[in-house]
Amino acid sequence: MESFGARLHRAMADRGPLCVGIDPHPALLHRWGLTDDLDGLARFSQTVVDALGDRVAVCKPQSAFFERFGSRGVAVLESTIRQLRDSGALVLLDVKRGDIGSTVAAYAAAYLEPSSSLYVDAVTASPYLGVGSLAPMFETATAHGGGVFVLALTSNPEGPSVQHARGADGRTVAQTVIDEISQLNRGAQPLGSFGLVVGATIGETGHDLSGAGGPLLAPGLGAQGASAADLRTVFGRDLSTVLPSYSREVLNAGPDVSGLRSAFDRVLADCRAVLGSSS
Ligand SMILES: O=c1ccn([C@@H]2O[C@H](COP(=O)(O)O)[C@@H](O)[C@H]2O)c(=O)[nH]1
Repeated sequence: MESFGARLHRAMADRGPLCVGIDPHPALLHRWGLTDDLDGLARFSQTVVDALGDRVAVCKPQSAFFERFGSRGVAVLESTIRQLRDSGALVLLDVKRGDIGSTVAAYAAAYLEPSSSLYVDAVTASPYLGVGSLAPMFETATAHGGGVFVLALTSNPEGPSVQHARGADGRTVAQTVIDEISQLNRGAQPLGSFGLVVGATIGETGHDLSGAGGPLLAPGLGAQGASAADLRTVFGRDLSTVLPSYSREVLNAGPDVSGLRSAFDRVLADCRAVLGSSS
């Protein structure tokens, strides 16, 4: 079975190094002239699939915006995931799950087992119960060609108070996460299946990402203030595996399909200018 890392590497080469989020904020539904209800949620998601499903390498639905409508919102998420996969985009579900290992096994079954209605190519996970507690996700992902993106240096201003804290060996919490994920990716070619989330907003922090071996998901671009040029500052020499992620910056251009596609083309060009067209 082809690994997630290999599939992602190909998708980024074929479609460009870009992830676009589906974040149906109430304000965006309003801006698009939609109602803040299930109907608005379904129309919003369908429009993004129609506009970008056949061209974006990775699409990242934000689970929270579907969950807020309860089980029927989750049903819209299920249908959106299916349509995205059918249109050839890899689906990274942003759910940031994490718990004790036996519970993580249930999350793994929910998102990374092909028999699940919420089955996706990859999920985001929180390592703050220890990276080792995520082992059931790593195992299930490996068994089925899936991926896991673990939070390391998040884009929000509150992140550093936890992530920059140092342990007894002098490493920061984030560096410990980075090093443990690097171990999991060791030897994987052309790209490991275990990614790290590193915000484009964080500036130069001195963390060593050179051995990560997997994709580096970079949110925080656009609406949170970072620009593609900031990727150089944050990632330095490690740009070749960076997967920039935009949500509102692209979604603000809707509901016209042509507007969404133009915004997609623009941010992809910005990213290519920094990352190089071969990445
Ligand atoms: O460190 C992180 C991790 C995840 N996110 C998520 O990405 C999108 C960002 O949306 P924008 O509209 O592009 O700001 C959102 O779903 C966050 O939950 C992040 O921002 N930072």
